[in-house]
Amino acid sequence: MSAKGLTKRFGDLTAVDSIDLEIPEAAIYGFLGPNGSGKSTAIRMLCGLLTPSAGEVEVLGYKVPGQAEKVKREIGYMTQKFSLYEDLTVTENLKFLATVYGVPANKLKETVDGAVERYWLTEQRSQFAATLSGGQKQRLALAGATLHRPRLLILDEPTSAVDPQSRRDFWDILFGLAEEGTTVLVSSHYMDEAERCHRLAILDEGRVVAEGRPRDLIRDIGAGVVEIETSAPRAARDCLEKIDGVQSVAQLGARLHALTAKSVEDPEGLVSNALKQADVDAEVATVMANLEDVFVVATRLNHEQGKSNDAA
Ligand SMILES: Nc1ncnc2c1ncn2[C@@H]1O[C@H](COP(=O)(O)OP(=O)(O)OP(=O)(O)O)[C@@H](O)[C@H]1O
Repeated sequence: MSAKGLTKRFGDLTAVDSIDLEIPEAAIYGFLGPNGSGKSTAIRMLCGLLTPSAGEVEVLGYKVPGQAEKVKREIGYMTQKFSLYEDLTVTENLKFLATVYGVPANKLKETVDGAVERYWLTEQRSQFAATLSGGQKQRLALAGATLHRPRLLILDEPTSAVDPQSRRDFWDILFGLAEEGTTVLVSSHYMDEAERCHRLAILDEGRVVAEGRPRDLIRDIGAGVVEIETSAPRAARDCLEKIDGVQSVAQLGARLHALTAKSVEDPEGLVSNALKQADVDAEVATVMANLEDVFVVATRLNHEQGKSNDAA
Protein backbone atom coordinates (compact mmCIF):
# COMPACT_ATOMS: atom_id res chain seq x y z
CA MET A 1 0.00 0.00 0.00
CA SER A 2 1.12 3.56 -0.53
CA ALA A 3 0.30 7.14 0.34
CA LYS A 4 1.20 10.31 -1.50
CA GLY A 5 0.95 13.80 -0.05
CA LEU A 6 -1.42 12.53 2.63
CA THR A 7 -2.62 15.46 4.70
CA LYS A 8 -5.23 16.07 7.37
CA ARG A 9 -6.14 19.46 8.72
CA PHE A 10 -8.44 20.08 11.64
CA GLY A 11 -9.17 23.80 11.42
CA ASP A 12 -5.81 25.56 11.77
CA LEU A 13 -4.04 22.43 12.93
CA THR A 14 -2.25 20.26 10.38
CA ALA A 15 -2.33 16.89 12.13
CA VAL A 16 -0.74 15.03 9.20
CA ASP A 17 1.43 17.08 6.89
CA SER A 18 1.84 15.74 3.37
CA ILE A 19 3.32 12.33 4.09
CA ASP A 20 4.49 9.82 1.49
CA LEU A 21 4.68 6.16 2.44
CA GLU A 22 5.32 2.78 0.83
CA ILE A 23 4.07 0.00 3.05
CA PRO A 24 4.88 -3.59 2.06
CA GLU A 25 2.12 -6.18 2.22
CA ALA A 26 2.17 -9.04 4.71
CA ALA A 27 4.42 -7.07 7.03
CA ILE A 28 4.07 -5.34 10.36
CA TYR A 29 4.48 -1.61 9.79
CA GLY A 30 4.87 0.65 12.81
CA PHE A 31 4.09 4.28 13.45
CA LEU A 32 6.22 5.61 16.26
CA GLY A 33 5.83 9.08 17.70
CA PRO A 34 4.90 11.12 20.74
CA ASN A 35 1.32 11.92 21.72
CA GLY A 36 -0.32 14.11 19.14
CA SER A 37 2.26 13.44 16.40
CA GLY A 38 -0.46 12.25 14.03
CA LYS A 39 -0.14 8.46 14.24
CA SER A 40 -3.83 7.68 14.68
CA THR A 41 -4.90 10.25 12.13
CA ALA A 42 -2.46 8.86 9.54
CA ILE A 43 -3.52 5.27 10.16
CA ARG A 44 -7.21 6.13 10.02
CA MET A 45 -6.74 7.82 6.66
CA LEU A 46 -4.69 4.91 5.32
CA CYS A 47 -7.51 2.49 5.92
CA GLY A 48 -10.31 4.70 4.71
CA LEU A 49 -11.84 5.51 8.09
CA LEU A 50 -11.06 9.22 7.84
CA THR A 51 -11.21 11.37 4.71
CA PRO A 52 -7.92 13.12 3.95
CA SER A 53 -7.82 16.89 3.40
CA ALA A 54 -5.39 16.19 0.55
CA GLY A 55 -3.41 13.32 -0.90
CA GLU A 56 -4.08 9.82 -2.12
CA VAL A 57 -3.86 6.34 -0.74
CA GLU A 58 -3.73 3.05 -2.55
CA VAL A 59 -4.58 0.15 -0.29
CA LEU A 60 -5.50 -3.50 -0.98
CA GLY A 61 -5.83 -2.55 -4.65
CA TYR A 62 -8.35 0.22 -3.91
CA LYS A 63 -8.02 4.00 -4.06
CA VAL A 64 -8.88 6.00 -0.96
CA PRO A 65 -10.88 8.16 -0.40
CA GLY A 66 -12.85 7.13 -3.54
CA GLN A 67 -13.21 3.44 -2.67
CA ALA A 68 -13.00 3.77 1.11
CA GLU A 69 -16.19 1.77 1.64
CA LYS A 70 -14.64 -1.28 -0.05
CA VAL A 71 -11.51 -1.05 2.10
CA LYS A 72 -13.53 -0.82 5.30
CA ARG A 73 -14.95 -4.30 4.67
CA GLU A 74 -11.48 -5.81 4.59
CA ILE A 75 -9.93 -4.29 7.67
CA GLY A 76 -9.80 -5.33 11.28
CA TYR A 77 -9.46 -2.48 13.74
CA MET A 78 -8.49 -2.55 17.36
CA THR A 79 -7.74 0.46 19.52
CA GLN A 80 -6.40 0.91 23.00
CA LYS A 81 -9.96 1.39 24.25
CA PHE A 82 -11.34 -1.79 22.69
CA SER A 83 -14.75 -2.73 23.93
CA LEU A 84 -15.85 -6.16 25.01
CA TYR A 85 -19.17 -7.22 26.44
CA GLU A 86 -18.08 -7.75 29.99
CA ASP A 87 -21.13 -9.77 30.99
CA LEU A 88 -20.78 -12.17 28.09
CA THR A 89 -18.34 -15.07 28.10
CA VAL A 90 -15.35 -15.32 25.76
CA THR A 91 -17.22 -17.52 23.28
CA GLU A 92 -20.39 -15.42 23.52
CA ASN A 93 -18.42 -12.29 22.72
CA LEU A 94 -16.88 -13.96 19.67
CA LYS A 95 -20.17 -15.49 18.51
CA PHE A 96 -21.81 -12.10 18.71
CA LEU A 97 -19.04 -10.40 16.72
CA ALA A 98 -18.95 -13.18 14.12
CA THR A 99 -22.69 -12.69 13.58
CA VAL A 100 -22.18 -8.96 13.16
CA TYR A 101 -19.47 -9.68 10.58
CA GLY A 102 -21.93 -11.88 8.71
CA VAL A 103 -20.31 -15.27 9.33
CA PRO A 104 -23.00 -17.78 8.25
CA ALA A 105 -24.74 -19.75 11.02
CA ASN A 106 -23.28 -23.09 9.90
CA LYS A 107 -19.74 -21.67 10.20
CA LEU A 108 -20.17 -19.91 13.55
CA LYS A 109 -18.97 -22.72 15.79
CA GLU A 110 -15.94 -23.49 13.66
CA THR A 111 -15.00 -19.78 13.44
CA VAL A 112 -15.35 -19.18 17.18
CA ASP A 113 -13.55 -22.41 18.16
CA GLY A 114 -10.73 -21.56 15.77
CA ALA A 115 -10.33 -18.10 17.28
CA VAL A 116 -10.44 -19.39 20.85
CA GLU A 117 -7.63 -21.80 20.10
CA ARG A 118 -5.54 -19.45 18.03
CA TYR A 119 -5.67 -16.67 20.61
CA TRP A 120 -4.89 -18.97 23.54
CA LEU A 121 -8.25 -18.57 25.25
CA THR A 122 -9.25 -22.24 25.51
CA GLU A 123 -9.11 -22.32 29.30
CA GLN A 124 -11.07 -19.09 29.56
CA ARG A 125 -13.68 -19.88 26.93
CA SER A 126 -16.60 -19.96 29.40
CA GLN A 127 -15.34 -17.11 31.56
CA PHE A 128 -17.08 -13.73 31.56
CA ALA A 129 -14.98 -11.11 29.78
CA ALA A 130 -15.08 -8.96 32.93
CA THR A 131 -13.03 -11.58 34.80
CA LEU A 132 -10.20 -11.88 32.26
CA SER A 133 -6.72 -10.49 32.88
CA GLY A 134 -5.57 -7.45 30.86
CA GLY A 135 -3.54 -9.63 28.48
CA GLN A 136 -6.43 -12.09 27.97
CA LYS A 137 -8.85 -9.23 27.30
CA GLN A 138 -6.48 -7.89 24.73
CA ARG A 139 -6.19 -11.27 23.00
CA LEU A 140 -9.97 -11.53 22.98
CA ALA A 141 -10.23 -8.07 21.42
CA LEU A 142 -7.71 -9.09 18.77
CA ALA A 143 -9.58 -12.35 18.16
CA GLY A 144 -12.72 -10.26 17.65
CA ALA A 145 -10.99 -7.86 15.27
CA THR A 146 -9.71 -10.71 13.07
CA LEU A 147 -12.75 -13.05 12.98
CA HIS A 148 -13.55 -12.05 9.42
CA ARG A 149 -9.95 -12.68 8.35
CA PRO A 150 -9.16 -9.08 7.33
CA ARG A 151 -6.33 -8.50 4.87
CA LEU A 152 -5.38 -5.35 6.73
CA LEU A 153 -5.23 -5.16 10.50
CA ILE A 154 -5.02 -1.81 12.27
CA LEU A 155 -3.82 -1.68 15.84
CA ASP A 156 -3.84 1.69 17.51
CA GLU A 157 -1.61 1.54 20.60
CA PRO A 158 -2.79 -1.97 21.28
CA THR A 159 -0.57 -2.97 24.16
CA SER A 160 -0.78 -0.03 26.53
CA ALA A 161 -1.56 -1.28 30.01
CA VAL A 162 -0.39 -4.86 29.67
CA ASP A 163 2.69 -6.47 31.13
CA PRO A 164 5.79 -7.30 29.05
CA GLN A 165 5.01 -11.03 28.82
CA SER A 166 1.50 -10.33 27.52
CA ARG A 167 3.01 -7.89 25.07
CA ARG A 168 5.41 -10.55 23.80
CA ASP A 169 2.57 -13.09 23.43
CA PHE A 170 0.55 -10.54 21.55
CA TRP A 171 3.42 -9.91 19.17
CA ASP A 172 3.91 -13.62 18.56
CA ILE A 173 0.34 -13.71 17.33
CA LEU A 174 0.94 -10.67 15.12
CA PHE A 175 3.98 -12.29 13.50
CA GLY A 176 1.83 -15.34 12.74
CA LEU A 177 -0.83 -13.18 11.10
CA ALA A 178 1.75 -11.34 8.98
CA GLU A 179 3.27 -14.65 7.87
CA GLU A 180 -0.15 -15.69 6.64
CA GLY A 181 -0.38 -12.56 4.52
CA THR A 182 -2.07 -9.98 6.74
CA THR A 183 -0.67 -6.44 6.57
CA VAL A 184 -0.54 -5.00 10.07
CA LEU A 185 -0.34 -1.28 10.83
CA VAL A 186 0.48 -0.59 14.44
CA SER A 187 0.97 2.66 16.32
CA SER A 188 2.97 2.79 19.47
CA HIS A 189 5.14 4.92 21.65
CA TYR A 190 6.99 1.96 23.09
CA MET A 191 10.47 1.62 21.65
CA ASP A 192 10.67 -2.13 22.29
CA GLU A 193 7.46 -2.56 20.37
CA ALA A 194 8.61 -0.38 17.49
CA GLU A 195 11.81 -2.42 17.31
CA ARG A 196 9.80 -5.54 16.48
CA CYS A 197 8.12 -4.03 13.42
CA HIS A 198 9.41 -5.06 10.01
CA ARG A 199 9.48 -1.39 9.04
CA LEU A 200 8.48 1.79 10.71
CA ALA A 201 7.84 5.48 10.23
CA ILE A 202 8.79 7.91 12.97
CA LEU A 203 6.29 10.76 13.12
CA ASP A 204 6.77 14.16 14.68
CA GLU A 205 4.31 17.02 14.39
CA GLY A 206 2.52 15.32 11.52
CA ARG A 207 5.66 14.68 9.46
CA VAL A 208 7.58 11.49 8.73
CA VAL A 209 11.01 12.30 10.16
CA ALA A 210 12.56 8.86 9.62
CA GLU A 211 11.45 5.71 7.83
CA GLY A 212 12.88 2.27 7.29
CA ARG A 213 13.75 -1.05 8.87
CA PRO A 214 14.59 -0.59 12.55
CA ARG A 215 18.08 -2.00 12.13
CA ASP A 216 18.82 0.29 9.17
CA LEU A 217 17.57 3.33 11.06
CA ILE A 218 19.86 2.38 13.93
CA ARG A 219 22.85 1.82 11.65
CA ASP A 220 22.33 5.08 9.77
CA ILE A 221 21.61 7.26 12.77
CA GLY A 222 24.10 9.97 11.74
CA ALA A 223 25.29 10.70 15.27
CA GLY A 224 27.80 9.34 17.75
CA VAL A 225 26.27 7.55 20.72
CA VAL A 226 28.22 7.54 23.97
CA GLU A 227 26.98 5.73 27.02
CA ILE A 228 27.87 7.12 30.44
CA GLU A 229 27.68 5.22 33.68
CA THR A 230 28.04 7.44 36.70
CA SER A 231 26.84 7.89 40.25
CA ALA A 232 26.35 11.59 39.48
CA PRO A 233 24.03 11.60 36.44
CA ARG A 234 22.74 15.09 37.06
CA ALA A 235 26.22 16.63 37.20
CA ALA A 236 27.23 14.66 34.10
CA ARG A 237 24.20 15.87 32.26
CA ASP A 238 24.69 19.50 33.26
CA CYS A 239 28.28 19.33 32.11
CA LEU A 240 27.62 17.63 28.76
CA GLU A 241 24.69 19.78 27.78
CA LYS A 242 27.05 22.78 27.65
CA ILE A 243 29.58 21.13 25.35
CA ASP A 244 29.72 22.06 21.68
CA GLY A 245 29.15 18.96 19.57
CA VAL A 246 26.91 17.22 22.12
CA GLN A 247 23.41 17.40 20.70
CA SER A 248 21.43 15.79 23.44
CA VAL A 249 21.77 13.87 26.67
CA ALA A 250 19.04 11.45 27.67
CA GLN A 251 18.75 9.18 30.67
CA LEU A 252 18.03 5.57 29.70
CA GLY A 253 17.50 3.59 32.86
CA ALA A 254 20.61 3.89 35.01
CA ARG A 255 22.73 5.25 32.18
CA LEU A 256 23.00 8.40 30.13
CA HIS A 257 23.20 8.48 26.37
CA ALA A 258 24.97 11.48 24.85
CA LEU A 259 24.40 11.99 21.14
CA THR A 260 27.13 13.86 19.35
CA ALA A 261 27.04 15.69 16.02
CA LYS A 262 28.14 13.85 12.89
CA SER A 263 31.13 16.20 12.61
CA VAL A 264 32.60 15.08 15.95
CA GLU A 265 35.46 12.71 15.13
CA ASP A 266 36.00 11.22 18.56
CA PRO A 267 32.68 11.28 20.44
CA GLU A 268 33.98 9.14 23.31
CA GLY A 269 37.04 11.37 23.76
CA LEU A 270 34.94 14.53 23.71
CA VAL A 271 32.57 13.23 26.38
CA SER A 272 35.26 11.66 28.50
CA ASN A 273 37.43 14.83 28.53
CA ALA A 274 34.48 17.07 29.33
CA LEU A 275 33.51 14.91 32.30
CA LYS A 276 37.11 14.75 33.54
CA GLN A 277 37.42 18.51 33.41
CA ALA A 278 34.21 18.89 35.36
CA ASP A 279 35.44 16.35 37.94
CA VAL A 280 32.59 13.94 37.27
CA ASP A 281 33.55 10.31 37.86
CA ALA A 282 32.15 8.21 35.04
CA GLU A 283 32.68 5.22 32.79
CA VAL A 284 32.28 6.14 29.17
CA ALA A 285 31.87 3.88 26.15
CA THR A 286 30.85 4.19 22.52
CA VAL A 287 27.76 2.04 21.97
CA MET A 288 25.36 1.08 19.21
CA ALA A 289 22.40 3.37 18.91
CA ASN A 290 18.94 2.19 19.85
CA LEU A 291 15.61 3.32 18.47
CA GLU A 292 15.17 5.90 21.18
CA ASP A 293 18.41 7.55 20.03
CA VAL A 294 17.15 7.44 16.43
CA PHE A 295 13.95 9.03 17.58
CA VAL A 296 15.78 11.82 19.44
CA VAL A 297 18.00 12.63 16.46
CA ALA A 298 15.14 12.57 13.94
CA THR A 299 12.81 14.78 15.97
CA ARG A 300 15.61 17.18 16.77
CA LEU A 301 16.40 17.59 13.08
CA ASN A 302 12.73 18.17 12.38
CA HIS A 303 12.56 20.92 15.00
CA GLU A 304 15.74 22.57 13.71
CA GLN A 305 14.42 22.50 10.14
CA GLY A 306 11.10 23.92 11.38
CA LYS A 307 12.95 26.78 13.10
CA SER A 308 15.12 27.59 10.07
CA ASN A 309 12.00 27.54 7.81
CA ASP A 310 10.31 29.95 10.24
CA ALA A 311 13.36 32.24 10.13
CA ALA A 312 13.53 32.20 6.32
N1 LIG B 1 -11.25 14.95 15.20
C1 LIG B 1 -10.32 15.83 15.53
N2 LIG B 1 -10.59 17.15 15.64
C2 LIG B 1 -9.64 18.05 15.94
N3 LIG B 1 -8.35 17.74 16.19
C3 LIG B 1 -7.99 16.44 16.13
C4 LIG B 1 -8.96 15.42 15.79
N4 LIG B 1 -8.32 14.22 15.79
C5 LIG B 1 -7.02 14.48 16.10
N5 LIG B 1 -6.83 15.80 16.31
C6 LIG B 1 -5.55 16.47 16.64
O1 LIG B 1 -4.59 16.06 15.67
C7 LIG B 1 -3.31 15.86 16.28
C8 LIG B 1 -2.81 14.47 16.00
O2 LIG B 1 -3.62 13.57 16.71
P1 LIG B 1 -3.45 11.97 16.65
O3 LIG B 1 -4.51 11.37 17.50
O4 LIG B 1 -3.38 11.55 15.24
O5 LIG B 1 -2.03 11.80 17.31
P2 LIG B 1 -1.34 10.47 17.87
O6 LIG B 1 0.07 10.54 17.43
O7 LIG B 1 -2.13 9.29 17.47
O8 LIG B 1 -1.43 10.73 19.42
P3 LIG B 1 -1.64 9.69 20.63
O9 LIG B 1 -0.35 8.96 20.80
O10 LIG B 1 -1.93 10.61 21.76
O11 LIG B 1 -2.81 8.83 20.23
C9 LIG B 1 -3.51 16.17 17.76
O12 LIG B 1 -3.08 17.48 18.00
C10 LIG B 1 -5.00 16.02 17.97
O13 LIG B 1 -5.46 16.86 19.01
